[in-house]
Amino acid sequence: MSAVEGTNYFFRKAARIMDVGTPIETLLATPLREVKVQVSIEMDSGEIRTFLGYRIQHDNSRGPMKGGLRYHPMLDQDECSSLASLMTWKTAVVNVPYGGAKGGIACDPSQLSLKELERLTRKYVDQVQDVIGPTRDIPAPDVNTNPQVMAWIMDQYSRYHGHSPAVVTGKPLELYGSKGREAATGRGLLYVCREILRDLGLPVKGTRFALQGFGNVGSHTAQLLWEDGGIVVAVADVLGGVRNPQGLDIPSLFEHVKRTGTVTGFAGGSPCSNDDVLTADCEVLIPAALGHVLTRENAPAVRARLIIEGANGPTQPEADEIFEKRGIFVVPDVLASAGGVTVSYFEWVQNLQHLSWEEERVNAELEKTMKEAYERVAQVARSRKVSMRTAAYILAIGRVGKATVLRGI
Ligand SMILES: NC(=O)C1=CN([C@@H]2O[C@H](COP(=O)(O)OP(=O)(O)OC[C@H]3O[C@@H](n4cnc5c(N)ncnc54)[C@H](OP(=O)(O)O)[C@@H]3O)[C@@H](O)[C@H]2O)C=CC1
Ligand SMILES: O=C(O)CCC(=O)C(=O)O
Repeated sequence: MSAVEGTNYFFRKAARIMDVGTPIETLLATPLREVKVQVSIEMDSGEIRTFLGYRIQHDNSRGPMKGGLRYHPMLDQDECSSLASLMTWKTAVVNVPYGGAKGGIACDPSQLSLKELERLTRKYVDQVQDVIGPTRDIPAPDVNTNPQVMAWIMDQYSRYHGHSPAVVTGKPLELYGSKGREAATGRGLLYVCREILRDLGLPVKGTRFALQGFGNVGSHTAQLLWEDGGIVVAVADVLGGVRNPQGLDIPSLFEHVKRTGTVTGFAGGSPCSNDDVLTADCEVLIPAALGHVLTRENAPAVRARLIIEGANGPTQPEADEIFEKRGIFVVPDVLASAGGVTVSYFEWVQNLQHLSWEEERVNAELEKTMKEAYERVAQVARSRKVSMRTAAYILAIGRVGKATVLRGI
């Protein structure tokens, strides 16, 4: 099953419960625009290399399209299309006034110098600047992109269109970024985690967590859970993992990662593989790396009671069915990982108004948004007797579908 078929499987399951009908179902599943561009640059060596760039714009019925940019060797049109549609449903679940998009460049940034990365980013913007914009489509960070990349995007876009901080979010604080954006996805996940654990009768304090991914989402989530008294028993990055059934000391792990660039080799735990983390003995599993990692093959071995999806699309449909049968709760990506786009929305609002919010305000508004979204999804799940994932899609399809029909087709 392709990535987009996987996302559409979840979408269609909900759409059929809602009985939206084939014409609207097809309309909502079909991306508005798929852009694939040549991104050719001169390498430091003088060699010319050509990369492929993508921007898939899925839906704009509720507002400008929104979603991150990923730099990864395995990125392709199918993956971007799946991620773009997830953004449509995610922005609708948290009710921020956006549609969905996603994009990036198929490249391995670890093999590029900083100057090459800058040239690549600027060239990508040259190629897509006429389809993005503060009222059209607003990129943001995703895997292997960061505030520096967002700063280059802002600068390059502004060369064409005049000073435009609101064209991109996740920027550095010195360049109109929002306080709280860096940690926002992890913080949003924490707020949702507190809600569901309360409903399951478990406090965060003393609960055992395993996380796959220790980048923006995974590392902030681990830190915040640790601050809440959670016991992080295993983490992994692309090179491998580390586990400690007594709990990893997260501040020391951060020191280690700062020194070595990886969680592997951390003396406060024993080594494990990055897949071992998915089946670690814990109450809560948080995939926070790439998609499609929970499969028909490993789902029966998952030991967690609860899976909170920090990554986009970590659970394949067959694994999702297995978790449902096994009574393992899954808090879906479109809810659990929505903290990032929520604070991106706050950043965009601040940029449009030329002002800056204090971090306390950002975090308080984020908490309110995440709690409301959780409550709405939980209500639909209870009343329709469906999983949290199907409930989230029902909520989102209702909002996107109504906006589409009201605007006129
Ligand atoms: N950034 C954001 O605001 C949001 C991100 N997401 C999603 O969260 C996920 C992570 O994104 P983000 O944290 O931004 O990305 P980062 O690039 O900051 O971090 C990705 C992390 O995943 C690790 N990783 C990559 N491949 C594997 C693997 N095979 N096994 C274990 N770990 C692996 C990386 O390891 P290494 O560092 O060693 O390469 C790194 O620790 C993605 O699915 C993304 O779409 C969702 C919502 C918002
Ligand atoms: O912050 C944003 O606009 C998008 C974040 C993102 O790409 C995601 O939620 O997957």
